[in-house]
Amino acid sequence: MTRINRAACVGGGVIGGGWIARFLLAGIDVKVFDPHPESQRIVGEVLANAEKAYAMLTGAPLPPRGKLAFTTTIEAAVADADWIQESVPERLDLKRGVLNQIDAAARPDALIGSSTSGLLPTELQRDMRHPERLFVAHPYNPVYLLPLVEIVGGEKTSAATIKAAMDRLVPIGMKGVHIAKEIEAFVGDRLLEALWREALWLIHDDICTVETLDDVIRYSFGLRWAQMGLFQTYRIAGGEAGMRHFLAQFGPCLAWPWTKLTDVVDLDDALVEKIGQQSDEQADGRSIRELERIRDENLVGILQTLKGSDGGKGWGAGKLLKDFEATLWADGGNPETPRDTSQPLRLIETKVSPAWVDYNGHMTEHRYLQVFGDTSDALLRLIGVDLAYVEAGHSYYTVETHIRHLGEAKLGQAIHSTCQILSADEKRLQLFHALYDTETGETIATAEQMLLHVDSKQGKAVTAPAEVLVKVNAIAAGHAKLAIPEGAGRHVGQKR
Ligand SMILES: NC(=O)C1=CN([C@@H]2O[C@H](COP(=O)(O)OP(=O)(O)OC[C@H]3O[C@@H](n4cnc5c(N)ncnc54)[C@H](O)[C@@H]3O)[C@@H](O)[C@H]2O)C=CC1
Ligand SMILES: C[N+](C)(C)CC(=O)CC(=O)[O-]
Repeated sequence: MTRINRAACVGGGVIGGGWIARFLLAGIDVKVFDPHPESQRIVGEVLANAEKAYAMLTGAPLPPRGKLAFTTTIEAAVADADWIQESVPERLDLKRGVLNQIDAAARPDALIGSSTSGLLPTELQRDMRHPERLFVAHPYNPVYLLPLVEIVGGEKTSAATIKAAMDRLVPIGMKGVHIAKEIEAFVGDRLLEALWREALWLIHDDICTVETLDDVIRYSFGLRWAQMGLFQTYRIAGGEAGMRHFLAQFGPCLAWPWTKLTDVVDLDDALVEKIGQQSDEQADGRSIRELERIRDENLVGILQTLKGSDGGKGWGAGKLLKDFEATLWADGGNPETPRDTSQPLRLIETKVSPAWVDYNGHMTEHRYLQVFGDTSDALLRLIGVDLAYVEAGHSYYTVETHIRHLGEAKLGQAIHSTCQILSADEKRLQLFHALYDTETGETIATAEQMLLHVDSKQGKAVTAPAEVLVKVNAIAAGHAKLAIPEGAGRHVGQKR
């Protein structure tokens, strides 16, 4: 996999800050130039949000966070970077000046991406000495959670640059889409701009308030879009005859007066004030940071749901997350790492995600099984039972689980799990997991599990191979010296 080694971010506002967090959390060192006097505070706050979100998003081992440094010149920020991301305000003259400065100071092989929402790359690269390495890398806010990047080349951008840019997004959990022809606002902002323009008319004409308009989106097609987009949603809306019937039925409406898209609303003071006031009322006193936190929690929940969709294979952005986690496990769940077997193995570190919380306000039952299952999976990787092993036709299956609930895990709480091997033979693994509140060290739950080594093609238990048993036995020998944990061997209804 082709990776970014060192990144530079020129501009550290809403979008630059999001890029910085995305790079750092993928383990990449980042140098930042932004003349704003409070840029360190602003970036710090975005990073704190991103770290909270990632802790809820995934239990996979993130690499050690990259190093963050602020510089006083563009030159110092970009000199040794191999990916430079420009995210300065949306003004062609400003962006051109900044990009020319980056171009003059960057390594010749560095890739230069612009976050522009709609300016043409041909315009941006006009005065560059090495225009072939400039491309648009248009992300979506918040960059650390939303994976899409529109990659757009200009007339002078080389095909090699486009390919290199697309490849380098994969290891940071992003999805590049190459837009075939450059066009103002690319694809995403073309669509958003059309909706935005129509929305402004609806407010201007007092058809609805900003809150009603947002409700129309978020209680209906907004929910559909996150998982199927537009065309696939409309295919289904055509009934059994699909898209062709949909086009036949709703095609004529396009010629009816259903939109005002060709006219641009005049954003005069009165309209700005009207929208501003309605937006303040809608926010109901919540700060931008608070709204960001709610947005991030919801996005994490949606991504996790999509990860489990399509029979567990993952769907859309959830499939991307699943694939990203597989690479994190492959990189970070290093089975060769020597482990201290004089105590239970500490295997999963995570935070209680919004999607895990039930009507009682704490982690719901099946999520305990998920965390304990993840703990068993982490142990399996340590003994060499990884995805390649499973694909080759063998695995361990869980045949019994007993969970005890001893405490509560609340939204956002940091938790971790440990695993002790109680017994092991050539087919069986008897495990005792414990889940802790990371801050207080209190035990929240325990689980005892029995796993059987299986030939998954034949569907029957078989002896595990010697290379797996060597690793199992090394851990089991250490754990045999530990006391049997309190709660091991319990069953429902047993007297204390
Ligand atoms: N805000 C959004 O939703 C999205 C914005 N974008 C694009 O990202 C870019 C940045 O937009 P935002 O982050 O929203 O703006 P912003 O106003 O939040 O941040 C811009 C930052 O650039 C800094 N800056 C100004 N002049 C500079 C210079 N000469 N060198 C380095 N830094 C400089 C400012 O101090 C500020 O921190 C724009 O091109 C925008 O179109 C792309 C996707 C979404
Ligand atoms: C409003 N905007 C044009 C800056 C929006 C974007 O570019 C993408 C987004 O995140 O919505």
